[in-house]
Amino acid sequence: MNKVILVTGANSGIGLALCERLLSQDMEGLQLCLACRNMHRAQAARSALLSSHPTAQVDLLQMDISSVSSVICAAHQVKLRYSRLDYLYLNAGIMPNPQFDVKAFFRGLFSSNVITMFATAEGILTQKDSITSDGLQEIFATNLFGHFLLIRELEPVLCHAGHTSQLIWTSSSNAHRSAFNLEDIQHRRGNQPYSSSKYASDLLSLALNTHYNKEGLYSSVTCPGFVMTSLTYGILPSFPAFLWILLMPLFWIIRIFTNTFTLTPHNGAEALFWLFKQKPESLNPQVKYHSLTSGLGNNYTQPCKMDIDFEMSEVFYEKLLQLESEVRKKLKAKQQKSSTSFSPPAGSS
Ligand SMILES: NC(=O)C1=CN([C@@H]2O[C@H](COP(=O)(O)OP(=O)(O)OC[C@H]3O[C@@H](n4cnc5c(N)ncnc54)[C@H](OP(=O)(O)O)[C@@H]3O)[C@@H](O)[C@H]2O)C=CC1
Ligand SMILES: CC(C)CCC[C@@H](C)[C@H]1CC[C@H]2C3=C(CC[C@]12C)[C@@]1(C)CCC(=O)C[C@@H]1CC3
Repeated sequence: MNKVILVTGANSGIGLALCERLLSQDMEGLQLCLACRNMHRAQAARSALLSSHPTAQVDLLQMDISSVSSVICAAHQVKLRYSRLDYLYLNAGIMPNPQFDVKAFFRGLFSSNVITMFATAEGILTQKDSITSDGLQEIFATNLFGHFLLIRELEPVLCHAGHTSQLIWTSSSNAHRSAFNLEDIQHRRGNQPYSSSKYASDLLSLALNTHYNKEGLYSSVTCPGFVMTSLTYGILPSFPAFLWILLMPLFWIIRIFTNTFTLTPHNGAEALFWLFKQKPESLNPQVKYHSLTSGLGNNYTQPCKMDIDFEMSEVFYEKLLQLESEVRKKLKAKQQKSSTSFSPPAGSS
């Protein structure tokens, strides 16, 4: 039987590099499904994968993970196409309107915290969030809630008696407990919505293991390190991409001190790829699997205990279930309203 793998945010960066790595190791037994919001970019990614692996099975799925109706519609398509999903990579993510605090960066450079700053960006990065048409905070909707809804919708193809399936999240070293508040799970009030959303994914992964392991579904969290992708290029908008490339020698030097500077999407996908080869029952639900690259350029995966606890993950899970039922009700009401406004006037045939 082919292994069916769905990857969100597969048309670029770490998601695309992961697809390339999966096909390079085992092209025959894999059925890849690239879930992307933009079908032109999705087609380009598919063509790139097929040019190096001409006989690979690569399907496309249109899905805007930040939109409730789009996720439900895409999940419906998946259930029609596949009887089972073996791997679901929850990778799509955004960091819109990043604000880089130059002063804090220079202060950090000359402090004892310099390595932590380069590894986690703690204290030097904030973002400005916006609201989606569903009334959700955009970063929360994209990085976390859309994926949660997708898992819930895909339950019938993820949970099969006598068979295991894996959920693999692309989290971040920027996931800080201090940025997350159970009373404000969407981070409406703070200025670190990205960090909050990534911490939320760490909590959710733990809760999913609590609730779904008995049904054969396992969840793990990864951190790709600092990777040069369109997400990171956006952090210094006045800095064109070629200047980032010019900084590469400096980044290689920093890598000697912190192995978190994985830099290329191929390296960043290391832990995501490593998890593909593991037995899910052998994984620890309380650790994050980090992609790391040594000063000599060797990739490896290292587990690190997360700053999370069961109680908090359970409260968060309950809140997500409640939000899920609210957004479903809203969607139903919206659909009913639009169907009545389009119904033909009484008496017309
Ligand atoms: N780069 C880094 O240093 C790090 C990245 N990460 C995480 O890695 C993941 C991948 O990011 P990365 O590869 O760096 O960045 P990219 O911007 O290259 O990739 C992000 C992917 O997510 C997709 N995406 C964004 N919004 C949506 C949406 N609403 N619906 C569907 N797809 C969407 C993008 O599609 P489109 O092309 O249409 O925008 C793109 O394919 C993210 O979750 C990010 O937070 C974590 C730690 C470090
Ligand atoms: C010489 C300077 C121009 C160097 C600037 C470096 C910073 C821009 C980066 C140092 C640590 C990086 C980092 C991220 C973004 C870029 C840095 C702040 C992330 C926040 C990207 C997204 C993540 O999920 C985690 C990364 C942590 C490290």
